[in-house]
Amino acid sequence: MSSEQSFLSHARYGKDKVRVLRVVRDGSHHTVVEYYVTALLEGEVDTSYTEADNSVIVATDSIKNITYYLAKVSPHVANPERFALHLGTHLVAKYAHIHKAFITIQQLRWSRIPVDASGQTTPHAHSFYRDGDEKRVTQVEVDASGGKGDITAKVTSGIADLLVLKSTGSAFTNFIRDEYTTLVEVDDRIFSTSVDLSYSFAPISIKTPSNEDKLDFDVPQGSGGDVWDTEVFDRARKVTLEVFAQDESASVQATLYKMAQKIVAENAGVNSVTYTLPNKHYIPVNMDYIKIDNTTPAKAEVFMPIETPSGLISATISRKTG
Ligand SMILES: O=c1[nH]c(=O)c2[nH]c(=O)[nH]c2[nH]1
Repeated sequence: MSSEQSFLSHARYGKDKVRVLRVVRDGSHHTVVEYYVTALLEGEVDTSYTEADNSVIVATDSIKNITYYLAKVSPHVANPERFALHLGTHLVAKYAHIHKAFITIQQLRWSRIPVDASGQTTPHAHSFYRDGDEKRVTQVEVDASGGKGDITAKVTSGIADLLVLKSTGSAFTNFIRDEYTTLVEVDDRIFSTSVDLSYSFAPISIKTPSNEDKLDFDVPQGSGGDVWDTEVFDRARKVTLEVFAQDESASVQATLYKMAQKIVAENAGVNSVTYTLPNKHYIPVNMDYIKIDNTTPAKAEVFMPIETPSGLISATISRKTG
């Protein structure tokens, strides 16, 4: 295809799924974090596509090496938001022609093993177990396109793959009935979903690293004062689980809305909340063949988990301004 017909309208590249485990030692008390890191760059790299000019490329292998180096030297490594901001800031500060860095971190769950010690259960100092498939996620966009002295960042964090199920306290009635409707109304059903949550913070300014190696990094203050605390994640997770458990759910939509509203209300630094919730169907098995009632809601005990299809319910709830 000739360049008269097309042009390069967007370019971004980097390393995906850099796996890293970091041990943080405090005497014999250790903390571990395990991450999947994605680090992508934008900037004056067009000629690498259009003219096979590799002289503008920071090799993705180098991006991986920088990720490991920062995991070794960053004092922020144990907090995914801060670590992502530090890595992104380093990348745009180090390379003059790189204007934006997009860092995504997925943190796997290593929880301390509870052990009995002199009659009390206590979390072990350096032994952990994989506590489910759930991930803490953060996506950070570090932007130096306004000049290296004017670095800003946007942070969106959340949860992925948090699988939950409740065996009652969920109904679904009053939906549209027409010639396409086969679903029966139920005042009692199983509600199960795999929570995908993200909450966005207001953009922040980052102090430009002033030292030679561009590793300086001051944690910026979020508008809510609490943006970089793990507390926001902890509160959002608690709200998700508690509202899911305690709501007399009229629908996935209505429960989602209550969760999101509460996260906005409890976290001054959060501007908007997005949930994406599959409705994972469990169908009561019809046992008419053996003359047993397993389908009226109060009698339904044996269910068939349906892998596909699922419903998929998503919404963004934003803080009102003004
Ligand atoms: O909570 C629900 N929301 C829907 O939109 C829907 N649609 C459906 O078939 N079952 C459900 N359940």
